[in-house]
Order: sequence, then C-alpha cells, then structure tokens
Amino acid sequence: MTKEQLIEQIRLKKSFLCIGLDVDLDKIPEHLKELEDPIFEFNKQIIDATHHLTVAYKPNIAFYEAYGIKGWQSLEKTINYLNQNYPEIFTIADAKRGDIGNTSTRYAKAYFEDLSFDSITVAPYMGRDSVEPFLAFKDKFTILLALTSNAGGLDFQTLEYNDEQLYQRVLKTSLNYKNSENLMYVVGATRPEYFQKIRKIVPNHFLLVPGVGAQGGSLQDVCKYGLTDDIGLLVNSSRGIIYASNGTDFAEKASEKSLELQQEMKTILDAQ
Ligand SMILES: O=C(O)c1cc(=O)[nH]c(=O)n1[C@@H]1O[C@H](COP(=O)(O)O)[C@@H](O)[C@H]1O
Repeated sequence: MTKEQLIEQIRLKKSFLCIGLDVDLDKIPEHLKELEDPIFEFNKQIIDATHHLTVAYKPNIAFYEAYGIKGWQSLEKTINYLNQNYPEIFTIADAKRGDIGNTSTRYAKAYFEDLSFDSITVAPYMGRDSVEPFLAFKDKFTILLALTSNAGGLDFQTLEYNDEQLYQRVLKTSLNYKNSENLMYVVGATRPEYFQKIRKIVPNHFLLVPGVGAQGGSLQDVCKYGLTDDIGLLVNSSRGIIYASNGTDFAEKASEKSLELQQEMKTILDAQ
C-alpha cells in the first residue's frame, strides 16, 4: 500500500484508528474455545464488526508465537483474511525486529513477502544496516521505535548526549537512511509532551501511536501536536477494544468501543 492510499482511507472513513489484535486465549469468550482455531475465529469476528471504523490492524506477533505452530497458523489465516476481504486496510506486523543485514532481510521477506503485511515494527538499536533491508521493499513501511509508551522507555530513549536525547538522534539519523520515505515511527500516547519536538524533526512521517485505552494515553493530547495536514497518525488501541466484553457479544462491544474512538477522530478531522 502507498502512503497516499492510506491517507485516502483515513479521509474516507474519518478514522485514523488501528486495532491491535493481541489475542490471549485466557481472555477470549468461552464459546470460541471449543472451535478448531479460536484465535482466528476471534479475529475474524472482530475484523468483520470493526473494519468500517478502522484503517489498520496490528497483530502483535508475540501473542501468536506464544502458541507455537498453531499460533503461527492463526496469524497466517488472519493476514490472509484481511488481504482477501479488506485489501484497503493497512496491516502492521508488530514484531519489533532488527538484526545484522542479512538476517534483517530474512525478517523482511517473512513479513512482507510470505505473510504480505504492509508494515513491520523495527527496533533501531543495531543501526543503519539493520534497518535498510526493511526499507528496500517498495510500498512497504518500516515503523521504527522512537519513544515508546512503557515506563522503561525512559531508561535509554531520553538519555542526553550533545544536547540531544537518544530518541531525537534515532529520528534524525534514520532520515539519512536509504529509502527513508518508507519510515514511520512509534511514539507512545503516554508521552504527549514530546510530540511538538518530534514533529520538528519528522514533520511529515506517519507516527504509530499506541497507548490510548488500557495504558491511559489521551487522543486529544496526541492530536494537539501530532496531527499534520496529511493526518500523519495511526492511533492504536488493543485491549481497550478487543476485550470490551468476553461474552457472546464481544464483537459488537468491540465495534462500540471502536465507534467511540472513530467519532472522536471524526470531530478532530472535521475541525482541521
Ligand atoms: O510497537 C508497538 O506497537 C508498541 C510500542 C509501544 O511503545 N507501546 C506499545 O504498547 N506497543 C504495542 O501496542 C499495543 C498496546 O496495547 P494496549 O495497551 O492493549 O492498547 C501492544 O501490542 C504493545 O506491544
């Protein structure tokens, strides 16, 4: 998918919502557990009930890897279901990969070619040659961790060196990577006070913003400085949407939670 196609979807749906498919068998409704592939069934029903309100889905790979081969099959069925039925939706493999060059190339092939995701999250710690193999793929996006939402994000990411914090260095340095137009960045919704500084360095790149809902981040605060003329934001909520109910009405309740966020987004976009 191209950036222009993503922006078109956002304008059409008046939504920059990303729904996180972080599926935990201990949290899904009992009636699904008797089925052959409860994770896929759960995802399928969530997707069918919410696809008109969201522009992206983000399966977090850890939640699939945790169930071995079965989990991997559920992931494959989920991405195939999305690509076949809702090709306009932007898909994110939240895998937080990154390794020496030839290994990164294999990760990129796994997620961009074999599984056909539109994007993947990548850790920047190993530098240029660990990121550029992902950037080499046309119309695919590499979402680099910049300033994460978790408490430990501040252990390293805000360390200062030569009047610059590490996350700022990550943003600036990565802009010099080959095919840097294929970059997006992760910035936590729990860090609204940093968005103005971040936008000074990356005024146009998309930011993937997790941390609203269960982690307490505010959509209004994120949009104040994060929103650009081309929107530039994908705001993720996982648990806050997919576990709104663990009864037979789980998909309906997920849709209600998504609608609440979409309506808030619509108001923000209409006022732009
Ligand atoms: O890369 C991510 O998506 C990510 C980065 C970050 O800084 N914080 C963060 O929470 N995430 C992911 O975003 C999702 C947040 O889930 P909820 O807190 O349930 O909405 C999880 O899949 C996290 O792994």
